Amino acid sequence: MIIRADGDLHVFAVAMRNRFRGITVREGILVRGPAGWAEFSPFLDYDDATCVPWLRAAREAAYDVWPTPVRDAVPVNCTVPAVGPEQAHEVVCRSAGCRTAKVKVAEPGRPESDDLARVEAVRDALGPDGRIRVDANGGWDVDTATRMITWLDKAAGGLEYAEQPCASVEELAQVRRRVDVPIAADESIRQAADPYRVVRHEAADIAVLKVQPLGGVLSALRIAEQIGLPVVVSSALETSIGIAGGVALAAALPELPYACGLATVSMLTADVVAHPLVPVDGALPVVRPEPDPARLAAVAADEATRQRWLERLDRVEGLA
Ligand SMILES: O=C(O)CCC(=O)C1=CC=C[C@@H](O)[C@@H]1C(=O)O
Ligand SMILES: [Mg+2]
Repeated sequence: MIIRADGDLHVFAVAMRNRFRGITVREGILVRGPAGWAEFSPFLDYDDATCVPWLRAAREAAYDVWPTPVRDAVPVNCTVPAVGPEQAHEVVCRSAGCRTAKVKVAEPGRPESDDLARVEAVRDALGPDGRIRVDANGGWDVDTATRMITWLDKAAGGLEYAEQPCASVEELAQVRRRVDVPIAADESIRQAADPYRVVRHEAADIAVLKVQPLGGVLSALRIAEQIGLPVVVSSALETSIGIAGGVALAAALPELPYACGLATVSMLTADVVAHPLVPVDGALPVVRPEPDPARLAAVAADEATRQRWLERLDRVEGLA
């Protein structure tokens, strides 16, 4: 199935408000299929084989039916990039009622004191009853993770969980045995050949699931059903078109005990729909917005970028 056959295809390029895990511009393809609009936006550093599940997710959005929602709103966290304490404070205060904050930590080249100050600022902004989770993106070794999680737990006045403190499943399992804070697995699921390895190794308390890297809403839902852990649905920093897939997954889960990491549209400097999927009172509505032609035109990539993405799509379609 060739994704561009049935509909319009747009290549977009949008600057991020803040650098986030080394990313300053988000690029990708938006395409309309018979079932609706789809987003294909694997990160630029991914090789073609890694992009295959991302393409499956886009094909699903374009051609298939998403599962029936069991709720009409999805509670979300605000996402605090590795910024200074003043800016971290501001992100939380402008988060439209989010009572949970996810704070990026372990940014390469930054001192540990930055992470502690950021988390303290987030607690100050949230007040005592908000929840704080941290995400290290696998940036620590076991000893550093053990120490930092203990310190951050103190600085936060209690952490909800620590996401992907170390890179490997074995390390996650060791850290999990050493600290009291629950451990969430993200890269250990979305970049793994076997997403259930974390469970066999007793390496995580929570599964973070993302629709594009896991091959679509239905395949992520299958993992959620089989993994036996509470699930947090998180974004891959998409426009509102891609975020709608995450919302569809979160809306279909029988249980949703944690706020989801889907409030990331505001991290982009522009979106493609008239009513972006941004939180109201800390939750996203369960809707599937369509692009607005003027907004699509405003974020159109230049010709060289467009060609690069069409070639990438061709190559990935050749593999899928
Ligand atoms: O979970 C969130 O609050 C927002 C999404 C988010 O943090 C991420 C999206 C995409 C890439 C990742 O580096 C990052 C993550 O690691 O969870
Ligand atoms: Mg993560």
